[in-house]
Amino acid sequence: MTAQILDGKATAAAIKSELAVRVAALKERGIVPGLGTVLVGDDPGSRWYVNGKHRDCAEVGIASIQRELPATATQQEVEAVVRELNADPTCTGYIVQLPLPKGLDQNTVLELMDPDKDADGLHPTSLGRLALGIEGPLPCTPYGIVELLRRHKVEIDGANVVVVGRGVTVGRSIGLLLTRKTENATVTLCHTGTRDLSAHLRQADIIVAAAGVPHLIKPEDVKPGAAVLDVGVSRDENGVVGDVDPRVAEVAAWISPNPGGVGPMTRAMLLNNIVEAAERRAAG
Ligand SMILES: Nc1nc2c(c(=O)[nH]1)N[C@@H](CN(C=O)c1ccc(C(=O)N[C@@H](CCC(=O)O)C(=O)O)cc1)CN2
Repeated sequence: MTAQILDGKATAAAIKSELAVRVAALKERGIVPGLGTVLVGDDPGSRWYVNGKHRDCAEVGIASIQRELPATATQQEVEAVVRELNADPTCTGYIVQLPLPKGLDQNTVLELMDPDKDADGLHPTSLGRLALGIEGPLPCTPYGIVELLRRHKVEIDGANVVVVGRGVTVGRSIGLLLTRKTENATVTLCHTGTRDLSAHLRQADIIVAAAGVPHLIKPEDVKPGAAVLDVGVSRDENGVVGDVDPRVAEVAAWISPNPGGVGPMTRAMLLNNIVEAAERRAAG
């Protein structure tokens, strides 16, 4: 078997075209949605991601508000930018690019954000809303994964999903999304403390690999016919190396490439959160 590709680049492009129509409709009513970003420090990966988010905004007609601080910025300086964006009426929603440089308290910064302007779905209020089933912004990577599966008609209802990695942007929240009645999956969260990772993986209909360990998932870990989503990003001299060994494509029915899979979907769902926030506000 050779796996079919879960093409995140093409799917994100389709979502962006749909969003451009919604943005145009908002503009006809005098509403211009705006995305803010806060980038602290000089990590090249984070800069690339933030620049990509603003390129996407330009593509669909969302206004960009960029704030940058040096790696030496103090907690107070970062918090001052957050307060400024909370108060900025042109900013529909914003993100603080993670991770923040060492020495800064990430959770305090996230908590200071106005939850109604949380474009990432990572504010404690947004995660609480998701847990309680209240409408609100969804975390972009998990949301992107669900949308990628849905648009490729991969069955989520009743599926055994094994997630590897307990980071804040994916592993911590994806179970909340996939176990909603609308998705109806059974989710196991594995991490570095999991005793027999392979045993869990071999039961999975869907694997979400978000550990950041190059080629962690081997063909022998994967049930024939499973869908495998590669979220991990490590780098070597040739560029991005994912969590999934390329030979997994010989066993799985579906595989997301990396790059070109979940990453572009994360960016598309961020834009989606901004458009939804603008539409919610316009509806009063
Ligand atoms: N505030 C946030 N910080 C971080 C998030 C997040 O969702 N919110 N997730 C990641 C980084 N990230 C978005 O910010 C992100 C990662 C990857 C991509 C992407 O398009 N990747 C490309 C490959 C690019 C490369 O060469 O590295 C791809 O997969 O095709 C977009 C966004 C951590 N921080």
